[in-house]
Amino acid sequence: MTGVQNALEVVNLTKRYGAMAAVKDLTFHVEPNEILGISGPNGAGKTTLFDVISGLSAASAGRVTLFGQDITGARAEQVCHLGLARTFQLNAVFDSMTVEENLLTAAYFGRHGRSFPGLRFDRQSHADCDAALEITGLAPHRHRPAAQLTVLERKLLMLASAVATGPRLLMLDEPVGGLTREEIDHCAGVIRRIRAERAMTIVLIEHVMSFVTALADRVMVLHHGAKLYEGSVAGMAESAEVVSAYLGTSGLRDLKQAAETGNGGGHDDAA
Ligand SMILES: Nc1ncnc2c1ncn2[C@@H]1O[C@H](COP(=O)(O)OP(=O)(O)OP(=O)(O)O)[C@@H](O)[C@H]1O
Repeated sequence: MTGVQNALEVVNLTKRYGAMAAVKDLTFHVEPNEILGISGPNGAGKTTLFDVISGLSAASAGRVTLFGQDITGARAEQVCHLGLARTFQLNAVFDSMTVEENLLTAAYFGRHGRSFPGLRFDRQSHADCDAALEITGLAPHRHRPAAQLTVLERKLLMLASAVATGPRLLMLDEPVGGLTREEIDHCAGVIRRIRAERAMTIVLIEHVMSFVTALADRVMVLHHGAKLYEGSVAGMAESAEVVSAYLGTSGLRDLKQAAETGNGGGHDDAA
């Protein structure tokens, strides 16, 4: 025992859908202020893992601990109030609301257990909204309806909405899928800033190797719901299992290029 409390501890976690185990007896941890990248082939169980940790679906077995507190079986809003926010692969913003209204809503419900907001959002929600606008660079867009945002701006709004809930642990599900090289670099800069200024711990699922290389301190590769690899990003290239089950020739080339230049291509075999 080192005495240092982990930000996240996942112990022997299993999630079954009928006879199929989407996550199988998985154990890993994330240290405070660390960025853990999670990769793996389509259907490996990455999003299912996020769903179980964040309380969207119940674990079949195992335990999840957030900064020392057992959150196994807690509902999604309870998990959020305890300091864990997540984003989704697909668009998850309120299109009919402005950027600011999206963030005020996230800030309010991210901290309060009530079913209804008061007639006005409270001061804390406004402060959290303003801070999220500032750190993601969305301030110039605060009064635009979300429906009018570009793909990049929507991704940033999802990120800002998660940040506005005041988390200690941020879980990002394919935050740069579908973005251009320049947009990916921009997002990497925003996430780096969030980690530095908020002392945030981050877990991110991503196939784009340049992004993982640029951000992750460590990476875990899942395959058929189990851990195939855990270690440095560069070490993935040395793992025959990872190359065979996930990277393939093109992914290996992208990873090596990303490691050499710090700006390699994406290995995007996601659907
Ligand atoms: N609600 C569900 N009911 C039944 N099976 C499910 C459900 N959600 C996911 N699965 C199955 O669990 C497995 C893992 O899916 P999951 O979406 O977690 O993979 P993933 O690694 O996130 O894939 P991708 O990279 O394509 O997003 C797949 O076989 C999927 O079909």
